[in-house]
Amino acid sequence: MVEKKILVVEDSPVVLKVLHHLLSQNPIFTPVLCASYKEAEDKLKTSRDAFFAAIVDLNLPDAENGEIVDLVLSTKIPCVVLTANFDDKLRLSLLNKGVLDYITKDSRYSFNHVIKVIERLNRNQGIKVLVAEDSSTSRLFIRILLEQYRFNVIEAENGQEALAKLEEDSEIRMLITDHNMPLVSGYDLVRMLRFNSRFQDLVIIGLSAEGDNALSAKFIKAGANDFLKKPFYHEEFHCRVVHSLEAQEMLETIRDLANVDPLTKLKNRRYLFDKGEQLLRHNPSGVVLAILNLDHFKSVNDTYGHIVGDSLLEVIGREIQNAFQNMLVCRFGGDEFCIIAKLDGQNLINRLNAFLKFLHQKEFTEAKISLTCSAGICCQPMNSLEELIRKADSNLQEAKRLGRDRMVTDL
Ligand SMILES: Nc1nc2c(ncn2[C@@H]2O[C@H](COP(=O)(O)OP(=O)(O)OP(=O)(O)O)[C@@H](O)[C@H]2O)c(=O)[nH]1
Repeated sequence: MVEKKILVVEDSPVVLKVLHHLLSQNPIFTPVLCASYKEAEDKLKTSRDAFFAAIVDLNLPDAENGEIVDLVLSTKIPCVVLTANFDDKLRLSLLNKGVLDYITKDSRYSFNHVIKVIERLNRNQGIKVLVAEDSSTSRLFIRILLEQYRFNVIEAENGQEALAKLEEDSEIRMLITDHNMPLVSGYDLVRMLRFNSRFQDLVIIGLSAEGDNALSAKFIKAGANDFLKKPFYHEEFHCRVVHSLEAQEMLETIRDLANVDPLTKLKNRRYLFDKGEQLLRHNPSGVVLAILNLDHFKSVNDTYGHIVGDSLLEVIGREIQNAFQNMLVCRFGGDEFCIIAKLDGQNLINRLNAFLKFLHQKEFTEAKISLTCSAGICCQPMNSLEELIRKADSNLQEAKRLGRDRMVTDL
């Protein structure tokens, strides 16, 4: 974990204490506290590593007129102002200088707001944003705004180049696109992207020149998350970028929660049906599936109780995931797990054999519980996921009938 130093310049000991406390809650941040301009100047001169961001007060005992902002910005450190003064003119002049945000100390939520801005900066570092815009001046302007917020920026000069960059780089999370571009317009680009399921999670913000009133609705109907009319004010730009990104992140968190089993943290049955069908649709002949069921698990619960039973399921889930890396491993339900992969059947059989042997030899949890497992495998080409599961399940029943701690396959 790379530690990130946050410079905090504030003459009130109480505010310093609160910010120190809030920043320290995130282990990645190391607050460096200064009570005056002079102290901050010394820290900036002598510090060996760069500061990740700065939180500053405007009125310091030795610099009462916001001089600290110029000092911090001259070192290219992202700067957030936390102040008791609310002055709209001052706020505008600070934002124009390049301050990220201007937050007034009017409630205890102000402090949480500052921390949120710093945490957002930290998350932005890993986020790739593609800017599609034919005017090099506008492209540079948007790049500067995004880089202030520490986004990782990539550029495209027209819609076609943007499409090619998105196709080749699956890490691009956001597209900011102008409409009037040669080859492929911004609107057509959005339509093409939203027709492709690969780009469903891409956050898209459309841009257009003033006077084109119908375009905002067209962009949004085509699937853009938001829209901005040029010229825009950079505070609005940042708010819209961050809001769209956070809405998408929340959607993804909810979707992840819906696809994950809370006990083992493995993917769940719902995810298996979703992804398994997709896997089969591409090429049904190479897909193999195994169902694993723990033997006599009821007696574990009866003997040691459900809490121990739960931790055993967690441990076994981890072991299965380790043993079958690069395959889709799910908790199918209860004490049953499922593995699906595009793989040579014999390869899966060999790995399952090794896993059953490993289980047989080990003891698990503090209670040193011995456990075995039975498995049914289907390696034959099937037309649907349901058929694959039915065949594997019937082989699993056969493995149980033959005495457990074994596998039955159709190879
Ligand atoms: N602790 C715990 N137990 C669970 C959970 N889900 C299912 N079980 C238990 O797993 C046991 C499964 O038992 P059975 O299906 O009867 O089979 P078994 O005892 O494993 O025996 P065989 O499968 O026939 O070898 C039941 O006692 C369930 O209560 C869970 O999330 N936590």
